[in-house]
Amino acid sequence: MTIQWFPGHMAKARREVMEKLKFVDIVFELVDARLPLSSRNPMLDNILQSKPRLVLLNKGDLADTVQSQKWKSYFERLGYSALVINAQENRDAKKIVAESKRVLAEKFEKEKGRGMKPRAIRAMVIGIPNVGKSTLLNRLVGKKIAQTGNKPGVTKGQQWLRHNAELELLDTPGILWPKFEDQEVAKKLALTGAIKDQLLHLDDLAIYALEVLARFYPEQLKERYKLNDDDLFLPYPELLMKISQIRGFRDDYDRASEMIVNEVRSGKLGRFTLDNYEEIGGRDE
Ligand SMILES: Nc1nc2c(ncn2[C@@H]2O[C@H](COP(=O)(O)OP(=O)(O)OP(=O)(O)O)[C@@H](O)[C@H]2O)c(=O)[nH]1
Repeated sequence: MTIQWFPGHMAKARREVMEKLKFVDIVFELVDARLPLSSRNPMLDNILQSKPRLVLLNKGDLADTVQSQKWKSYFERLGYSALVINAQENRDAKKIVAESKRVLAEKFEKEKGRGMKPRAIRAMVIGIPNVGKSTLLNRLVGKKIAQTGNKPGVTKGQQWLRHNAELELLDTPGILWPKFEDQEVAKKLALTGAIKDQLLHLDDLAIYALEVLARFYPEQLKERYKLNDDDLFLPYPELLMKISQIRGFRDDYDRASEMIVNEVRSGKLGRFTLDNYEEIGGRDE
């Protein structure tokens, strides 16, 4: 789904998330593990305030594993719980439930102390477009998909999906906008497929991909396009021309660019992380 974010839409999205927050114990903030900072919503801290949060670095299967661990620790240092996941995997759904229980243990203990009946944890999924919110919801709810009906005190029409006796989820995830006004961030979002292609030229994106890969993942780049060491020192437009020739596209650079971008997105160039922890990780700590 592609959303054009105008100020009115942003205000509406923000309002909708704030409305729903009242009904949940915990928020699952989904970020893309390949861009753990760039795929966050810039106003989320302000929106969520002190609501318990589990940061889920999704698409962990496509990201650089060493970088993912560093980013996980980064979020933990900020005071959140964090897990690197693949929303398509059942075992990760189990980890999410276990971690949510741990985060909320004290709250639930207190409720018990006040004589309240045991109940399921209530959660909602939040993230920017295409980060994997629906995939995670489907995975968590699985085949036993069941709408548990309205709860007392919940806005009319609010539906809950049941994972098991331990976890219930709001049926619609919160969709928030990314920080696309920053050009560098916009390129990263486009390269991972989070924002529309038309906003950026494919050749600019392909050159950006080559730049990042040559710098941080040179072996993966060499292997995929059968390049030699010297090729990596070529100016990037020339490297694009070279790859175009190697792939038999001659001087059809548009076609070569499209191929590179598609292959990067689908993981054919191997795992990579575009928000390099060493470069930008400490910025807001
Ligand atoms: N490799 C990989 N792909 C994933 C993962 N999670 C989701 N995807 C894919 O990412 C794409 C987007 O997933 P969705 O679940 O539709 O994302 P969404 O956040 O609900 O998207 P919007 O409806 O646009 O807000 C789909 O093609 C999914 O198959 C993951 O952990 N690993």
